Amino acid sequence: MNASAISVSSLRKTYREGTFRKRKVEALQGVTFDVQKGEIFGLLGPNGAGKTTLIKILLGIVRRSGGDAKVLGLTAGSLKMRSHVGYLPENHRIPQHLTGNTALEYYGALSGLSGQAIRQARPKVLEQVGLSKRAKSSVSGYSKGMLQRLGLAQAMLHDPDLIVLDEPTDGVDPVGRREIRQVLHRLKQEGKTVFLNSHLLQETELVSDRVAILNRGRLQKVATVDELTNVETEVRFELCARTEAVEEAAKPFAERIAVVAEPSSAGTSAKAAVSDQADIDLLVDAWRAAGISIVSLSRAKATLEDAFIALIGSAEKNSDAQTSDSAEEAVEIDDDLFEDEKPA
Ligand SMILES: Nc1ncnc2c1ncn2[C@@H]1O[C@H](COP(=O)(O)OP(=O)(O)OP(=O)(O)O)[C@@H](O)[C@H]1O
Repeated sequence: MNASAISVSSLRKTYREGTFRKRKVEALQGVTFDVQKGEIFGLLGPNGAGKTTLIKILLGIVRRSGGDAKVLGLTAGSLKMRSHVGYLPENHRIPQHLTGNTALEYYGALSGLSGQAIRQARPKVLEQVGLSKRAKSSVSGYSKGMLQRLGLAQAMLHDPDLIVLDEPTDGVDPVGRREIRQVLHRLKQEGKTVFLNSHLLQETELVSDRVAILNRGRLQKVATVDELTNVETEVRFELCARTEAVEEAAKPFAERIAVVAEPSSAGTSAKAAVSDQADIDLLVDAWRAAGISIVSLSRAKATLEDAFIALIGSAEKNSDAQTSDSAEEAVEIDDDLFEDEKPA
């Protein structure tokens, strides 16, 4: 049994534009990564990075030019695959004359569910997204956050194993965003996989187990949020001691940890460039052994946004050498896209 919910390998997409479709846009240039079952996975990247193209290939809306893409072990985009995947598109619009209940009937019917199946599944998904009490109200009175949660409910109606969300919290206020995060955490607890495309880095940081960062069609990094944000950071200490005593006690670790100390109202303020918790423990032990009281300690952790900007910034510096005039000719793949739907 394949443990990957999504598996893309050397995935390429070349769009052709202009007169005689001569101009090539290399939207994806050999992207490889896996999403494990049961994780919340964020796809990040600046405008034009290739995120939408990747999602469209996974859902079978756009054909890949090369490489491979599997979803739940099935060929990406195949009918069989789609029955196991829920999708909330960006900027989806729910017709204003519908209620929560009738909207689910409408979308459920569009995706081929029977009336009975919809009526059976509806109470559970409305409960999951916290809209049970508003099920009979017209969506015209829903907030943006409620509309997004109803969108999530339609994506969950057929009890999919994987839910793909395109900018689910875009335009939603902080309260609504928190409610959406809670729904995503609940889905994870139920063992579902969530694949999230969002340009809201703070949101992605709060909800994702791992992220992939795309830039100009290339994968820059796949890592856990902790791995990306636990970079060397600064810790500030307020210490009840003379500055010379603070410096003296930290001296044995000078090669490993840079400490800058100066007098303050408490006695001494010290800034230390640490790599990990062990560095902090060393300093705390040394100062305590020297009889120095630690009044406060605060750690400045990098945010996902810091990590993202650092990664994209360094990629941009190297990118001029890699222009889009690749000599390699991308080949449109038509025949094997829906291979797992062919009769055995
Ligand atoms: N149908 C198309 N025809 C030609 N070029 C396209 C087409 N769709 C996307 N592109 C180009 O492919 C590249 C990747 O676009 P894509 O929409 O996948 O990026 P994105 O990361 O989703 O960007 P955004 O965050 O702005 O939505 C861009 O250069 C874009 O202009």
